[in-house]
Amino acid sequence: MIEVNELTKRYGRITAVNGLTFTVRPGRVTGFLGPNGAGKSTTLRMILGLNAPTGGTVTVNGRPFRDRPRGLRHVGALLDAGDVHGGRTAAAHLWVLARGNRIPRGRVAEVLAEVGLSHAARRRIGGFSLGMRQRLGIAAALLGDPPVLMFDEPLNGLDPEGVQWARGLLRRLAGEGRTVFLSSHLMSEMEHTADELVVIGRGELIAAESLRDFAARGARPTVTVRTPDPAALADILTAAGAEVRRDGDGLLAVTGLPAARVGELALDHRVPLHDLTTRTASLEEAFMELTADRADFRSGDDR
Ligand SMILES: Nc1ncnc2c1ncn2[C@@H]1O[C@H](COP(=O)(O)OP(=O)(O)OP(=O)(O)O)[C@@H](O)[C@H]1O
Repeated sequence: MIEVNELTKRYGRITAVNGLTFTVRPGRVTGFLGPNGAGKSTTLRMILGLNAPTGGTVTVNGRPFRDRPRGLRHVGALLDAGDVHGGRTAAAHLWVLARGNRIPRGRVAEVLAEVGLSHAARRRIGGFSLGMRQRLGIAAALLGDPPVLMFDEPLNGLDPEGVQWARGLLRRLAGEGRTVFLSSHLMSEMEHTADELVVIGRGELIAAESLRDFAARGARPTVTVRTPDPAALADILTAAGAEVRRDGDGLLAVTGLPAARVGELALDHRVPLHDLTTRTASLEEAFMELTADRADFRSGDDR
């Protein structure tokens, strides 16, 4: 279990993480989601004891991670796939890590096979593609067979087959009862991967709940209706308690009433309908809506 309590990190005048509190539980894949610059990497680094918090605490299975000798047996992490010695071979890179953490040398071949890199074991990392580096980083995280795994943007640079593979792996690791925590700035990456979500924006917690609850909260269905008399229908629906937005060309976007009720009201008032559709916002839209005022970088923003 990862327990983050009132965690804060300031860099001079910049507050990267502001009073974050959440828990990551074992047996599930937890997605750590937020727009660029939200503070995800900074939080992951504090969990690993690589950055000192300005305030608050974080423990992994009850203890600060820094206090653990042979750390790779407790937490496996992939933070930056580029942060490797390019002149080393994949196998040599893993041997060095294994030796430093008293992990049997035999694990190196096992984890290379696990990530599909056996054929590249004796190749220099400098010649690896981004996807291969990601796989190597995942292999390093798995080396100590740890109960807690953390990955910063692990799907970055993987091709569609690689993404499928990584998803399957993450799910399997959680299925084995491990704590699996991975960051992303894309909801679409989490949609088919995570069970739980921790969503942050500008260093602050926006949501910590199951993916299902998050989806239900953000996605109010919208009924789209087309009519030759939009003004009349808008008045009727507003009077019935709906929120109505006129989208031009006879189109109304209606929230707060189900499609059946919209159709019945139109019939009662003899307003013809040419189209009636229900649309549920995608998870991506729910995420965008929730983080809209807490994204650091937005198109058209001239700050
Ligand atoms: N060493 C540092 N010195 C100064 N500011 C920093 C430092 N590290 C991070 N920051 C700032 O802290 C904020 C959070 O950055 P962080 O990298 O944690 O965000 P992120 O959510 O991981 O973003 P991304 O999705 O773009 O990787 C940003 O405003 C960033 O500029």
